[in-house]
Amino acid sequence: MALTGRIALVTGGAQGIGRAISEALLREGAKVALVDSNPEVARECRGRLEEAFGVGSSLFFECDVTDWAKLQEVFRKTVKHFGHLDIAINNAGINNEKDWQKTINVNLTSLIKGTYLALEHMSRENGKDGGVIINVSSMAAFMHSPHMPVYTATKYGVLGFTKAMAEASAVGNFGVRINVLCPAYVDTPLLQTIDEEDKMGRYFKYKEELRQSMHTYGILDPSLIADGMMMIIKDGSLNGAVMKITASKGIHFQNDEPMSA
Ligand SMILES: NC(=O)C1=CN([C@@H]2O[C@H](COP(=O)(O)OP(=O)(O)OC[C@H]3O[C@@H](n4cnc5c(N)ncnc54)[C@H](O)[C@@H]3O)[C@@H](O)[C@H]2O)C=CC1
Ligand SMILES: CC/C=C\C[C@H](O)/C=C/C=C\C=C\C=C\C(=O)[C@@H](O)C/C=C\CCC(=O)O
Repeated sequence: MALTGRIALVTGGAQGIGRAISEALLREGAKVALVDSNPEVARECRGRLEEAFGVGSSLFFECDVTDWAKLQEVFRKTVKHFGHLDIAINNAGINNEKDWQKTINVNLTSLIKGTYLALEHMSRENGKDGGVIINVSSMAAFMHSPHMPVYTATKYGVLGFTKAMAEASAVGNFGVRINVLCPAYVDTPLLQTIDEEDKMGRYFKYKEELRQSMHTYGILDPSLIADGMMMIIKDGSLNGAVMKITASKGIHFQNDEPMSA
């Protein structure tokens, strides 16, 4: 998929991985709707992006993805403003083992809703022209840890949901490629939550073990994750792909064992 004139929507787009992919998309000539619940982060990001890519290249929506009505409005306004939607990246995510139900609501429930909204605006089922969806899971879905059990559960859920939706899209001829991205540790403010007892809850006592795990496996730059997302966006053959990004192996894919009776 060439990106000039393509329209992308990125949740959690104002910081970290979401900002890295938003900048990469803008550099390639796409237009981006950035959805984020943090107005301060979004304001700083907006200033930088408009300075670099011009006013009008991006839209900013202050929206908590758990607010269903607002999320619906954001998708609707994006399509109304730009005319269509080609790329949806469900990236927003948190680590909060204390308010673990919020973690489920942001990382999994709202990602499911974001996937369905993207299909509403892209699927041939609805007379649209197709597109690509990238859902962000984590290597936590392959290397579970005692430090973040609910976060880990949400990322397992994202993995399974996305693989199943990719099959549904193929069977239903949606014309929408649906893929999942599983980064290892990435150098973003999310990692700072290991030092926050109000986020780690009862697992705060394990923080040194978690820090050691980050040291063992390495911490990636967000730009590498954006590179992986770009590969998925540009490779029209990818549907149901599980992209892993680690310090040890870089960008690579999970090869599922063929299912046998
Ligand atoms: N940083 C890491 O080590 C890894 C992160 N991930 C995943 O990547 C995704 C992005 O994470 P990072 O960029 O690292 O985090 P981050 O905390 O740096 O950025 C997340 C962005 O999402 C926004 N956000 C959070 N909750 C939101 C909500 N309810 N509604 C709208 N926006 C919301 C935040 O305001 C922030 O701008 C998450 O799904 C995370 O689980 C996956 C693997 C590794
Ligand atoms: C506070 C939040 C912190 C991190 C969020 C992040 O989503 C969690 C990551 C959890 C685990 C990361 C594991 C990294 C593993 C590697 O880098 C691999 O090199 C390990 C080797 C093989 C894994 C097996 C496989 O590739 O299937």
